[in-house]
Amino acid sequence: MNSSANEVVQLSLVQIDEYGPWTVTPEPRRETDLQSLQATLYADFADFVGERDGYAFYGRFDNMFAVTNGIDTETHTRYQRRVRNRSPVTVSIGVGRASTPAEALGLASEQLQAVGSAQDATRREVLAAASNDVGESPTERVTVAHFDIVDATGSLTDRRNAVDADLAVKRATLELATYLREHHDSVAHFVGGDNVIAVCPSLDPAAFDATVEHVRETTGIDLQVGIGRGATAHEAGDEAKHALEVCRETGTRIQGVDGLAADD
Ligand SMILES: Nc1nc2c(ncn2[C@@H]2O[C@H](COP(=O)(O)OP(=O)(O)OP(=O)(O)O)[C@@H](O)[C@H]2O)c(=O)[nH]1
Repeated sequence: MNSSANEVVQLSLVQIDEYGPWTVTPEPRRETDLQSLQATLYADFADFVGERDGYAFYGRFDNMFAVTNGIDTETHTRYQRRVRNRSPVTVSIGVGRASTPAEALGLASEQLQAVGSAQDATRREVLAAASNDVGESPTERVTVAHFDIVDATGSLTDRRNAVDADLAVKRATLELATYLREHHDSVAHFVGGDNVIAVCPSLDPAAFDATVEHVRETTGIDLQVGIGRGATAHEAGDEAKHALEVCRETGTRIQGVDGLAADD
């Protein structure tokens, strides 16, 4: 890993207040009603964060997270107000700033854990932020690696039982996310179809090579990845999507890192 201590990435963890008890009060609620509420909450979160150039991930739905570089405290408060006004639940938010994404999300988690349990009836609409030592005037910097299974349509969707196609994508996602978390302090999340988005520190090309190789060795699944960098997740992610298009057009497996390496 070659992340710079003077670069900072910001992640926000959104947790529904006292959601467990709510799902069974006054008696267990219909599952599809809960699914609908969770999907609506996530859609609204993705919109809110996306309009401000962040990237949102659905996490476990009761815990969602986002890359929020450039989004200030006041704006987080506005999001909490919006949830309260539009839905039957409220949310607490932890915000973490650090030189790596996993560290930032860890800090955000600690902020919420410090003010009471997710199931605590007295914890409501907390907003707590913390920053690790990232030096003076750190640069807002996000690296997005957009991974995609090579020819998922031909090898899985059009060929295999949907149960097995699903399991294959989940297996590849788990190997990828675990490897990136353990080796590169990154946070990776499934975003749909055969796509996984990883938020990483500044990594060199060899790191992505080894990552793709690891997933191939452990699961037999071939990945391609486009990488982008920017001051916001959208800026980095957009670059990553264009780089991934080059992979699809030319057959390269890793795209965008040459430019990244030159920038470092
Ligand atoms: N969230 C998200 N999903 C995508 C994106 N691109 C594709 N998908 C999903 O991935 C599925 C497969 O599309 P592709 O990845 O283009 O298809 P493929 O068969 O793997 O083909 P190649 O990528 O060219 O190897 C689509 O049906 C979408 O569900 C993206 O940028 N974001």
